[in-house]
Amino acid sequence: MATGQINVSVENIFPLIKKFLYSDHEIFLRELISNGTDATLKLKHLTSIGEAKVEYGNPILEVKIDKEGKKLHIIDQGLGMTADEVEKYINQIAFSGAEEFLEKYKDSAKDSGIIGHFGLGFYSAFMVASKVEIITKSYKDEPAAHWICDGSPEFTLEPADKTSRGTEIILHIAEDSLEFLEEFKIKELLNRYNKFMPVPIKFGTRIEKIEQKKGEFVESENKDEIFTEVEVDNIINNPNPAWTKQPTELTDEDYKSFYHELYPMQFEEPLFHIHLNVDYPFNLTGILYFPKLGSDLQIQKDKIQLYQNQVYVTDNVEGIVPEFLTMLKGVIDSPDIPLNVSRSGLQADGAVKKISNYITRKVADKLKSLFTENREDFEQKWNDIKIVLEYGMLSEDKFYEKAGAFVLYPTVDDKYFTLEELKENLKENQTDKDGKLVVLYAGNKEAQHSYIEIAKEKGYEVLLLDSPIISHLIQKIEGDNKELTFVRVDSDHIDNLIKKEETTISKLSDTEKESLKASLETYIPKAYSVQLEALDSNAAPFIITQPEFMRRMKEMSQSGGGGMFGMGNMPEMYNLVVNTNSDLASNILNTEDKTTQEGLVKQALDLAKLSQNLLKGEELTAFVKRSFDLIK
Ligand SMILES: Nc1ncnc2c1ncn2[C@@H]1O[C@H](COP(=O)(O)OP(=O)(O)OP(=O)(O)O)[C@@H](O)[C@H]1O
Repeated sequence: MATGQINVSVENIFPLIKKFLYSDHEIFLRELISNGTDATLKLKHLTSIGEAKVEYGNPILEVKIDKEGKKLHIIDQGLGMTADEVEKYINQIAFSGAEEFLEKYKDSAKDSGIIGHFGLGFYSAFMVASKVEIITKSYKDEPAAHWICDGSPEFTLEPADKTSRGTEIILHIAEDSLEFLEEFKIKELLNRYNKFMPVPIKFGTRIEKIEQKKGEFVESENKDEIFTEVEVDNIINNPNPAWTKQPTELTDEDYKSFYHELYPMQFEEPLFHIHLNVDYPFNLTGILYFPKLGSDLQIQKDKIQLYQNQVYVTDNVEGIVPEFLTMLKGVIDSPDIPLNVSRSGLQADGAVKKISNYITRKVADKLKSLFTENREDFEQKWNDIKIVLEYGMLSEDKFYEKAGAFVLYPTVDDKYFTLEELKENLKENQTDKDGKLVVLYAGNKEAQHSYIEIAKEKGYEVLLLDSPIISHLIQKIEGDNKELTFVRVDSDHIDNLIKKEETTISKLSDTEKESLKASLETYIPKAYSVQLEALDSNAAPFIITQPEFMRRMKEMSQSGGGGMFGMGNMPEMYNLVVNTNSDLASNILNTEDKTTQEGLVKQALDLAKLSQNLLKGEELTAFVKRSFDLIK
């Protein structure tokens, strides 16, 4: 029997590392299963190139709980180790790796910047075990070895009688980690980290009903006689998940069922998928799904999952996937993403930047092909995907450049235009006297109904732009399309929204106008600025409008990242447009009796407020009472 000192310079490094990585204790299982998987795949490679002259067979990995003995076994059928290799790989490499890890993260281990914690390897076993044994038999014709270490730098190494190839790791679970002897706990971990690992993982057995006389005619109607129960290995993973296959091998149904495999609690179908597959200048595979999003951006539970060679790493893909795409779902698998660097390090990393750009490009290409292949279907999905696309246009210039080809602008009547089509269609009717193309839009079909109707009567198209970030986006579009301006339908009187040459002649003289304005301002609250306009005599006498510029700045400031500083808290600003050519305006002007005059102004103001959804509470009650009195 050999005994020895593990070559570590930090005396009793075990309790230290245990403390540092406290919250991540559970990764030990992922690390040990990864080692077993690596050992199995290495053997596969060696046999395939003729280096190892043994039968590869159908190796599996097994995780076994021995509750009474307080032990957890991780058994693989991989290439195994000779005694010399245990000395080298476990005593020297594994421990020096762990020591290096500790040195590196001593000060920053708790910095949330570290993702994954890969690299701790075999050593992580000591986070949950007070003693660890390795019983291993190499594929080479050498005796098996048995290594034991109780957490101090001393170990023993002796021959063992194991005859089957592979490695068994036995963890004597420490008193403070007994939860790892619970079946549900291990199940949960296997399901989180190992669900798609490339070697089948057995955890216990399960009962399967199989047809007893397959292919034969069975007379009996009794199911028990036809089916027989057999105990089979309970394999917890799918070693060949969809993203490792070629897109040509997969049908739409395969993609959908993989979505549900990935998110078992998700019952909605994804809208469409994007298969990622690149091996130069970096290696990356994956499938992204567009879920139904609508316009409410609730915190999402099912996030994009990041894997490295089918080992789950994290569902925090910030910095790797462009921010606007973090609302998608799916998987990304890449061995080229450095995992033990901080978030800021990730963002500065050239390879990661390339990955992020690649993903943006692939998503844009897919959207373009969906749009050209089946526009009708794309239009139907628009409402569910627009928020991602609009956010992408705002946050990624590369995406913005491509977006012109597929981003849509819907009208209140469910027509969909691209920006170019919009310009073409509106040009004739909606260009104002200064040559600007005025794009009218509504933010809410119900609330702005009367304004929309007035615009439609003029033959104008009204877009329905209702995303929370729309004011930022139209600001950007206007910046890049100087001949274009977006105006919300309720931001001014229709004749002012798109100013044409002809002006209506005012019925009132300038003195009359002044006198009317003075009377109005006596009764109208200061919150409204009175604006006299000589409009068509049939147009509404009073209209409340909300100037586009101020409203947009305020909205942008409220939704963050733009607008004018401090405007988010400004009170709403409204104009009261009074049509001086209306009969009501003349009536107000000519009414001598002040009480009657006040009554007319208040009633008209309330009606105008009503169509802007501004009449509420006490004012609404008073208005209803007053109106009943009028028709008594
Ligand atoms: N189950 C196993 N079968 C065969 N060899 C193993 C097994 N587990 C560990 N080893 C050997 O021990 C070495 C050290 O393992 P350790 O997990 O510490 O580091 P690693 O796997 O090389 O890298 P990482 O730190 O990324 O896990 C491995 O490189 C491998 O050669």
